[in-house]
Amino acid sequence: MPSTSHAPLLVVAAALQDARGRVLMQQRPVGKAHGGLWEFPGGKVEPGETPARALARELREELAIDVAEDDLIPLGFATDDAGERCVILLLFSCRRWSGDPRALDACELYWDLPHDLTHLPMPPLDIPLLAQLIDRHL
Ligand SMILES: Nc1nc2c([nH]c(=O)n2[C@H]2C[C@H](O)[C@@H](COP(=O)(O)OP(=O)(O)OP(=O)(O)O)O2)c(=O)[nH]1
Repeated sequence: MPSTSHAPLLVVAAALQDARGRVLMQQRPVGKAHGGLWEFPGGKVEPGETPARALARELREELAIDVAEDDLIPLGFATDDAGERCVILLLFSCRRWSGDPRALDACELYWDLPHDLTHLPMPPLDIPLLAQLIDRHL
């Protein structure tokens, strides 16, 4: 049975959906972990933060948008316990924000309907989360 001395790494991400149902993906910078791959925007939960507060902070830092925590709706999660530290990625749906998303951290932003995003190369945990989004017809 796999075991680790570290607490799981908790990561949060958002499926931002516009009025046409398109979802925003961002491309990670080359040189970082999973560089060049397309992910749901988000990041690590810092000590003392709730998941929703962490995600609102990450969306402000990465995209320059403001999101109310009440507008972040839990959608699903995925885990990876193959490495030294288990990673848990929580996905939230978000249909309301203020500001126009800008790529402050990512190389590029891309909007499309969920089933048209499956061709993008993605980090391992974003793949099943996109599948959950598609299955739920969101
Ligand atoms: N989105 C996503 N993140 C993953 C996966 N697997 C995995 O270990 N992670 C980790 C990588 C990062 O440590 C973390 C994502 O947080 P982040 O976006 O803030 O990470 P980062 O590399 O930009 O780190 P930092 O510069 O802020 O320190 O989750 C995955 O499949 N998808």
